[in-house]
Amino acid sequence: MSHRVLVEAGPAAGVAVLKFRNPPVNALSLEMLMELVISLEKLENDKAVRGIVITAENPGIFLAGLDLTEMCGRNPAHYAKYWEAVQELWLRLYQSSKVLVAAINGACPAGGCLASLTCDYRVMADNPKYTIGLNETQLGIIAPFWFKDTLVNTVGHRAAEQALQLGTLFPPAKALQVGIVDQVVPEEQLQSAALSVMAQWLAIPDHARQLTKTMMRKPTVDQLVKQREADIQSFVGLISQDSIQRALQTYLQKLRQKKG
Ligand SMILES: CCCCC/C=C\C/C=C\CCC/C=C/C(=O)SCCNC(=O)CCNC(=O)[C@H](O)C(C)(C)COP(=O)(O)OP(=O)(O)OC[C@H]1O[C@@H](n2cnc3c(N)ncnc32)[C@H](O)[C@@H]1OP(=O)(O)O
Repeated sequence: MSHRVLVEAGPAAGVAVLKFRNPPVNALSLEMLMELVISLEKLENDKAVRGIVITAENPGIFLAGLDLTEMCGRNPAHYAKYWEAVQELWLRLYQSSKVLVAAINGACPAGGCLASLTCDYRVMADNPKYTIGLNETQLGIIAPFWFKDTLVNTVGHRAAEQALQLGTLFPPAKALQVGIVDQVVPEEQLQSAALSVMAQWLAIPDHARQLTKTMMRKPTVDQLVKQREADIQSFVGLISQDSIQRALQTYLQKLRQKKG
């Protein structure tokens, strides 16, 4: 029984809705990653499900990205386990045979942005408080190559390089302009817009669409699959550095002080 991930039958036949519900900010903790992988595996094996709308249960925060507390003050074995789970979620999402539509109803930084970029289509609510992007450099860390590749595959090399170096978090209109999302709609129309896009994608025969998706994505997937262990070791090495730990602690403190 999953607590942090809710899966509901959608209003349309063959469509499921997967909702994030990990308060306060839907951060991707190790438990959340594991629950997501299990939920996605069940959906992947369910022949009645052809498409999945991915959204947050409560509007405001789609996903706050990776859980910073999993990457601060822990030991190398924990970092390795955590990173393997991050890889596993990306592999499941990016290779899913289902149509994935992200209905982005809140803040969508870093790992949250990555999760949405694995979807086949992104619809974002037109709320200036919501931003999306791979902001890792702003935290003093680096987006790994497969985060970068997923962005490049979506927006192209130049736009990706600029967005990655600056760690830009784009508000909806800018996100649409750069191509990081495909559609921006009034907030109250987000779910219906996502379902309407889903219907268009489901009008294509599954086998033809699935083979095309695999053809487009396999080279990117293969890059990680062939060096998963080396990627884990890179992550553990980088995240264990004192300078990186200090940068993450400072960032967490800034988040906490923002309230006071
Ligand atoms: C050349 C070699 C290369 C090798 C490369 C290998 C490896 C690379 C190394 C590392 C790669 C890591 C990749 C990392 C990806 C990530 O996803 S990092 C996380 C990025 N996320 C963010 O920057 C978002 C931070 N959060 C916010 O901006 C805001 O919290 C918000 C989501 C907009 C929500 O704002 P608000 O509603 O105002 O809520 P608060 O800010 O008050 O937050 C409430 C509490 O939640 C805590 N929190 C927020 N975000 C996180 C998080 N991501 N993880 C953990 N905790 C988080 C926040 O501190 C508050 O806590 P307290 O209640 O104060 O205790």
